[in-house]
Amino acid sequence: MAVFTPVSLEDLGPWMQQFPLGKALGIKGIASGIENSNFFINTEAGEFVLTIFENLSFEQLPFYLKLMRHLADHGVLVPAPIANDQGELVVALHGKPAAIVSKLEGKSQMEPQAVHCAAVGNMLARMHLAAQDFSIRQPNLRSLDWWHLTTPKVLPFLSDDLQHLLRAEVHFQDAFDSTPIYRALPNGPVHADLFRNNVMFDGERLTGFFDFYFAGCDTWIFDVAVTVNDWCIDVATGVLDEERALALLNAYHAVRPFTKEEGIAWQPMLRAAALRFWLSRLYDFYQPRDAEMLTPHDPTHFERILRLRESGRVPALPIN
Ligand SMILES: Nc1ncnc2c1ncn2[C@@H]1O[C@H](COP(=O)(O)OP(=O)(O)O)[C@@H](O)[C@H]1O
Ligand SMILES: N[C@@H](CCOP(=O)(O)O)C(=O)O
Repeated sequence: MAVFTPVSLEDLGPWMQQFPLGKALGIKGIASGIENSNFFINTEAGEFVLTIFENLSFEQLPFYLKLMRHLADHGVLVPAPIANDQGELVVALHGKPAAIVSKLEGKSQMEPQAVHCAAVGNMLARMHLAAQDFSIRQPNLRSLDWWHLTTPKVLPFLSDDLQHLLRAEVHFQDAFDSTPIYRALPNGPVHADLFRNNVMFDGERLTGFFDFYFAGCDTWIFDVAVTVNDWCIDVATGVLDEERALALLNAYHAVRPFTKEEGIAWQPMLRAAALRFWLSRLYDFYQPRDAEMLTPHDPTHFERILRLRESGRVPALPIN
């Protein structure tokens, strides 16, 4: 991720005294990612990740951090948030909300094989089930309402053809959202951004999901669609790779069987998942924020995926 709010070791020293991690020994900004300011911090208790939240408020953050804690307590592999001496998980740093979480082992698998996709499908289903009884409810903040708010902000920058594609897809999703099929979809807290760069692997062993800061309550099948649209494609073209898609879907289904309604919603949700990231990438592209380090994401990648999911054949869900 980019560093929007710089933090020095001198800033960190006094602030860290409230955490049970000993002295801060080093801090290093992390250049990947686009939403928050992230740092690896080295302390007397080991290595951790410090995040300064650039868009989320003190009121919104307990949902994400307590969700991570809840998932960790239920055996889902995620970073553990560290509480300060007052038991708080979110504490101000440079006037913004900040949190420290444990550092996961391993690295992201950017060229996944079927075995990695199966591990992700299995853990994703376990995550959905484990989050069912999480008591805080917060909607997915990048869902239909956000699409409606954001579309007019990017339309002026787009060609006629792209304007048409965007308007038509939002219209399609509006219509689908009001169907009985949509209303019957199982839902709960979802990750909503489970891309390859938000999962760690040590070889073929999945060591954790992270970056829960787009999580919210939404349909489980939307979460599966977001995941498949990133893990199970040929990255250059966006075409779905059937072997990897089936590995992920079968592993998910073995833990939490898909419903008949999800089978019907599958293609519309693959489209919704493509629209969601096309729109956010367009917004970030045309309305960039200041950052010390910033790696912009390419909107055309998701424009291509959206067109493919609208017109192409997609592997059916394994429904019993
Ligand atoms: N808990 C963690 N353990 C290990 N590495 C992490 C952890 N959290 C973040 N990172 C590293 O920081 C990078 C950026 O984090 P990310 O949460 O994706 O940023 P952003 O919120 O801006 O999208 C990740 O790609 C990963 O390398
Ligand atoms: N995954 C999204 C952007 C969010 O960035 P992340 O680093 O938090 O995953 C995209 O690829 O557009």
